[in-house]
Amino acid sequence: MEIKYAIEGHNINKKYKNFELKVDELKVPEGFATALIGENGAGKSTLLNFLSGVRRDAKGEINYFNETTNIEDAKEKIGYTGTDNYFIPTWSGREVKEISKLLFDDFDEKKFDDIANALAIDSDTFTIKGKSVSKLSDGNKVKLMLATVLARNTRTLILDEPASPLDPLMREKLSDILRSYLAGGDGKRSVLFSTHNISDMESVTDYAIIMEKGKIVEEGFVEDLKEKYIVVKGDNDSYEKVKGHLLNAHANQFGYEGICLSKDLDKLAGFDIIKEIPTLFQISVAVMKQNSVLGNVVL
Ligand SMILES: Nc1ncnc2c1ncn2[C@@H]1O[C@H](COP(=O)(O)OP(=O)(O)OP(=O)(O)O)[C@@H](O)[C@H]1O
Repeated sequence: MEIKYAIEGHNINKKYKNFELKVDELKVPEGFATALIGENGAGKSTLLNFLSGVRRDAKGEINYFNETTNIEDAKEKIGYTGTDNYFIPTWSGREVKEISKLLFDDFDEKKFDDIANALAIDSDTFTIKGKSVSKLSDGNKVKLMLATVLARNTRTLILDEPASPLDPLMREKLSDILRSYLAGGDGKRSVLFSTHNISDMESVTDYAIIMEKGKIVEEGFVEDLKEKYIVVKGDNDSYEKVKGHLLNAHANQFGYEGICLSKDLDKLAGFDIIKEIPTLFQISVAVMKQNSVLGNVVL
């Protein structure tokens, strides 16, 4: 299968006093949902802000849809939601809709109403003297931002932690919505979202990019990553001998469990082990731990 890219970046660099974003090569496959994963402060929002044009002070080149390197030309085709509410706090949902109609030529009012209903956004906010955005719950604020971008005719959604404030049912709904968005695009629509809710969002993750300390440390289609890594379980008798080959291992009174690179499995030959396909969560945690800024705490 020939993969095209919705977004391709080269030598993206931004230095803050205590942090450097340094992404030599970024590829967001077209037609798929890509999850951007990494621990707090890894640089996910900083990267998404540059890709969406919210910030423009990074170095490097970003190519959108293999058509343009100018965010001004691409921004009509991109729907972005951030972690901060970007509406004026005193606006009601009704005003958000009216202003979106003015701002975006492709804003579809009926689609917005349908999405607002489907997401059960607080209906008080759409009445004539509606409840202001500042009084909405965090989950409803995210739903309102999602309804606004989904009501447009975009080619790529860039969503910064859309799942965080949502309840489990809404996360499932969000996954359904993103799948339906991709399915309606004839392979031309793409989604890039950051998330800490890896398990809840795994069903809608085709491609994963894992970042640590401002750099991409692992990436790939989830099905390929699930072949690259493998979960290994066994008895505690052999734990001390195998743990050096495992990336993230825990032992308790019932035995040990860890994850290793499939190519290293031959190093465990002769040990009585059970092998399992890892989840994206297990892979992500193992990769993040290799590169983590976290220290150890003894309690
Ligand atoms: N305007 C700024 N000035 C200085 N440092 C900044 C600025 N914006 C971000 N940073 C720093 O850049 C680093 C990356 O932050 P960023 O918000 O991109 O991380 P993140 O991966 O999105 O984290 P989280 O998962 O906690 O949201 C952090 O150390 C942050 O303090």
